[in-house]
Amino acid sequence: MIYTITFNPAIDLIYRLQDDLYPGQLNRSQNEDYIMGGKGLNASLLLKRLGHDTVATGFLAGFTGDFIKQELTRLGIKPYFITVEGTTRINAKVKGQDETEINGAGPEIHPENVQALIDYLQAELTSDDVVFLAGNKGLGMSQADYVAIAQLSHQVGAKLVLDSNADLLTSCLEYHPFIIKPNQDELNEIFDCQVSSQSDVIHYAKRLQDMGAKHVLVSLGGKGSILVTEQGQILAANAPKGQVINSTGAGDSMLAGFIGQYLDNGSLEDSLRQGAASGSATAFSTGIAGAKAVEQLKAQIKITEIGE
Ligand SMILES: Nc1ncnc2c1ncn2[C@@H]1O[C@H](COP(=O)(O)OP(=O)(O)OP(=O)(O)O)[C@@H](O)[C@H]1O
Ligand SMILES: O=P(O)(O)OC[C@@]1(O)O[C@H](CO)[C@@H](O)[C@@H]1O
Repeated sequence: MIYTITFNPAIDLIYRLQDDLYPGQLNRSQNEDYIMGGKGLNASLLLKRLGHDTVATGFLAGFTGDFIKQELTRLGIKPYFITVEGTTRINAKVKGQDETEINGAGPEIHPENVQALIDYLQAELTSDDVVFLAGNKGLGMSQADYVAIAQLSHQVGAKLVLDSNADLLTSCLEYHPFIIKPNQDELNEIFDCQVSSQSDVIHYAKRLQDMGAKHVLVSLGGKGSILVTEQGQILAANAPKGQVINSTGAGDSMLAGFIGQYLDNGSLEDSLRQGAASGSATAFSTGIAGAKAVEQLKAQIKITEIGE
């Protein structure tokens, strides 16, 4: 089973402005969408659409948490959420000339809430499982709480799929995640550098492997992605051209599409192709992409092996 963990889920409230965002003024949106969000939940949805069941876990609270539970039921995704006090956050994604995001803090997570989640995972996880750990920790959670999940996954021999911010990501590397997916900004932050070329990406991806990661997939937005495999192979995928409608969740879709294909046939090249198609398909969709859009884009993904 694939367990996706979202400590701080959200309703993504997409505002579409006619023109641009003017701070300090009344801005009116032309229309808006309310979409279940949070990195693990986005992954669960993409995987469901590609035919993989997941258990979505984490913390939910209040009326917004109820909306997410209803959405999960409607979408056929199995939820196991710990209910906490307060209100699950609403993240504003404002589409003007650029995309401006305001992500909420979310409800306070107490040590007993974390313990309840760890107890559940301890009882459920086996070495056949995948743990998809993505996004920020919840308010009040410590870095150690986050790392404890990575450690538990490692101890039981489950595959850890990791996509989190620089500090959390680097603290989990000693538990040998199966795959991590930093983007260019995260590489810059982790290594205090300015990645500007393909060889920089490869160099820093290898350093992340030295620190414990197995496969490293670096996503480069509209410039595609580069996979450095555990075996030392370097594969690049292009990003097809298309109309970007909403890039929120493109990275989650990429990683989910990758792992879905890997579980299907174990081919890293096919996994990169499906990951790249899933990321772009979501960027070209209103919410998380559907299976048809992913399938159609696969034909446009070219995988190139890069020699050293
Ligand atoms: N503008 C785009 N055009 C085509 N493909 C895109 C575009 N943006 C993203 N993608 C695809 O999605 C993948 C992941 O996108 P990106 O690098 O933006 O992830 P991210 O920074 O983790 O994003 P997010 O946090 O919004 O999910 C890219 O590697 C690419 O394959
Ligand atoms: O605040 P976090 O947990 O870092 O990110 C949350 C979030 O921006 O990530 C997803 C896209 O990747 C959105 O659905 C969601 O709003």
